[in-house]
Amino acid sequence: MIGVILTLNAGSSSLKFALYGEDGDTPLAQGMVDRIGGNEASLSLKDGAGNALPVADISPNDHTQALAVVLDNLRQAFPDTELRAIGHRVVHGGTDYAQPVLVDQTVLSKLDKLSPFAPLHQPHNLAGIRAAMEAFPGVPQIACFDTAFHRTHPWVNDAFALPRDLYDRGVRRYGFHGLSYEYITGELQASAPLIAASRVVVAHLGNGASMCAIQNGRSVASTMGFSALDGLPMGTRCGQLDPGVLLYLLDQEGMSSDAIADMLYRRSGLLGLSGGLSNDMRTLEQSGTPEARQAIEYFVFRIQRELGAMAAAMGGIDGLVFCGGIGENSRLIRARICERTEWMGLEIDHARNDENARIISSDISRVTAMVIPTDEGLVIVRAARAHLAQENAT
Ligand SMILES: Nc1ncnc2c1ncn2[C@@H]1O[C@H](COP(=O)(O)OP(=O)(O)O)[C@@H](O)[C@H]1O
Ligand SMILES: CC(=O)OP(=O)(O)O
Ligand SMILES: [Mg+2]
Repeated sequence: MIGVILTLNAGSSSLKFALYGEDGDTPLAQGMVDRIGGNEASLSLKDGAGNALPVADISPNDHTQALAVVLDNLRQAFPDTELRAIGHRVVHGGTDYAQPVLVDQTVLSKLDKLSPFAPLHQPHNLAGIRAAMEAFPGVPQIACFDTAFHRTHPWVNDAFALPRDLYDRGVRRYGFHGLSYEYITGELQASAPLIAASRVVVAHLGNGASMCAIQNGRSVASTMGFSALDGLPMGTRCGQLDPGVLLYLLDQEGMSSDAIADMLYRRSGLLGLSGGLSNDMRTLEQSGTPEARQAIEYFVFRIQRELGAMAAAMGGIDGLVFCGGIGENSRLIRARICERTEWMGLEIDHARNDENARIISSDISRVTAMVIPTDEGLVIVRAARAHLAQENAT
């Protein structure tokens, strides 16, 4: 029997997973169940080299069923394995959790209380944990938090200019995508220690997108704040928005808070700006309609603006790292952003950018621009392995 660790990242309609051995950075398998609850639910499963593995037909109605489907298919593909731990991505750790934690009922009830702070992420994360606890009662479940990396940021980046009691009630700028930032920080420390010790902005540009100012390995500021809506425009989320717009929609247009939440989380961002064409950057790049071009233009402009703000929060910038599906793959978006960052001392090398090189700035560029594929699953599995090692030691 080979000991294995499963990592889960439960989104609102998807369940991403990876299966790791007891050591090594490459998963044995990874994949995702998509469109959970819909008619077109699908499961993709790949081995460590990225080759598709055969999967059985599925139609999960919820996350518990989706997990059962994943486990069935993994058992088929890897019959001689024994599950040692399950690591979970949990979006919100509130003010309590700055480190991964072994989940028990007390932890779960604390995390439940944070669901209103991240209504479209947290309940699904916790449903994933509950489903896993039910399926594997004795197996340790380790929660790893997107907010944890940002607990170091200073008070001025933690507070809103609202009456102080709201801060005490948890209305703060938490910041998200922390597992991705932690991975990138570790990669920089290993491969580019001088840059890691300086002032770096990491742009996590995926379907959800944010940027983080990281000084000497610590989060100083981030574009996401109280919720995963703030900051950059995303696939379907609005990004930074004047709160007056919300008051107008509530009071003048008579929209319910549910309808507003649906619009801000699911119908805005690139999808909304492109006139409903797509939330997918590939589609927008290929389309060329005026609305698609404007959506791209808006995305790049807001990144350019926020990049200035992130650099200002650190008194300057020495490195810029791109990651996430767009950051890792879109030459066009990286080139456009870098071209508008020349004033900060960044000179792009277009040939390097075109070949998706790790360093895409020129040799004389003062700011080093890099592309580093992120790996949130690896951060989670490392936390689970650390827990198992500690358990073995005691
Ligand atoms: N070659 C590419 N060119 C442009 N955009 C790309 C490319 N590959 C992936 N993307 C974009 O990356 C985004 C998805 O990012 P990803 O990090 O996978 O999302 P998630 O937040 O769901 O994990 C989509 O907008 C997709 O179009
Ligand atoms: C916190 C967040 O926005 O996560 P995702 O990008 O996975 O939706
Ligand atoms: Mg993501």
